[in-house]
Amino acid sequence: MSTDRVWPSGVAKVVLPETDSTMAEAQRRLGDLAGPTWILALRQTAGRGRRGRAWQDPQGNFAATLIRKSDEPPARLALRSFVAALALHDALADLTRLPEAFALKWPNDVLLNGGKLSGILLESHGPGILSLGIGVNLHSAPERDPEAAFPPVSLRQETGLVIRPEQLLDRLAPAYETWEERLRTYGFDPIRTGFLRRVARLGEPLVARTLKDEFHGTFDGIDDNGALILATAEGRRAIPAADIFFP
Ligand SMILES: O=C(O)CCCC[C@@H]1SC[C@@H]2NC(=O)N[C@@H]21
Repeated sequence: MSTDRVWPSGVAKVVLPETDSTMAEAQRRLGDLAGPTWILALRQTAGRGRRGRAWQDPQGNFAATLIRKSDEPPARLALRSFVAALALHDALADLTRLPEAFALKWPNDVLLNGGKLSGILLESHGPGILSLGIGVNLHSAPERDPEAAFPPVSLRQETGLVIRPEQLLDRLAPAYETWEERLRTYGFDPIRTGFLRRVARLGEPLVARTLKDEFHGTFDGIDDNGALILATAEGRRAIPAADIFFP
């Protein structure tokens, strides 16, 4: 059984006790949605991560997908990755009152005390249709994937704080609309500025691993499309997609 509610912003929410993946759920419900909708699942049995990895989702953790339709081109839609990361950072900082404990890691992870607290996955389910999936280890961290750049951590284990998934969604959804409105009104500049204020290791050495290559350099910001700028021995290089490691 699902509960459907609509916030004053007009954004709807659906809460499910269990589903395979909120990304799959969003895709299945696409034809029925009247407008932007958050789908929150209290348990996922087949969560999806970036690059085809599985996302483990122990009970008590946050798993939700925001689905929106828009007439913007794909590169512009993809900037919502940063909108979502900023909104999540702000919602967590606000709920915990521990803003200094959180940092962003390019492109969109939230770190807590240096460990990976959350992951964000973007999928397009047709032209102009964007699903933004957000997973947060509120209650417990999954086992460490040996290939992962950062150890997973949970909010409860790191801070002792217990935050329920619905509580987080009720902060996250309005925070998302605030950053979305900034992007629509002023373009990417305030998003980039907000991101760089919260990001870890700006100006410090990084390793960026793409599917084919590994680049070493200094983290020098992000460009207009959100690509990572790395200052390398060969010059500045824009990297659109990579896994980031801190040496
Ligand atoms: O690999 C990552 O860092 C991204 C993980 C994204 C996980 C979330 S949980 C909610 C939504 N549903 C999924 O199946 N995946 C995303």
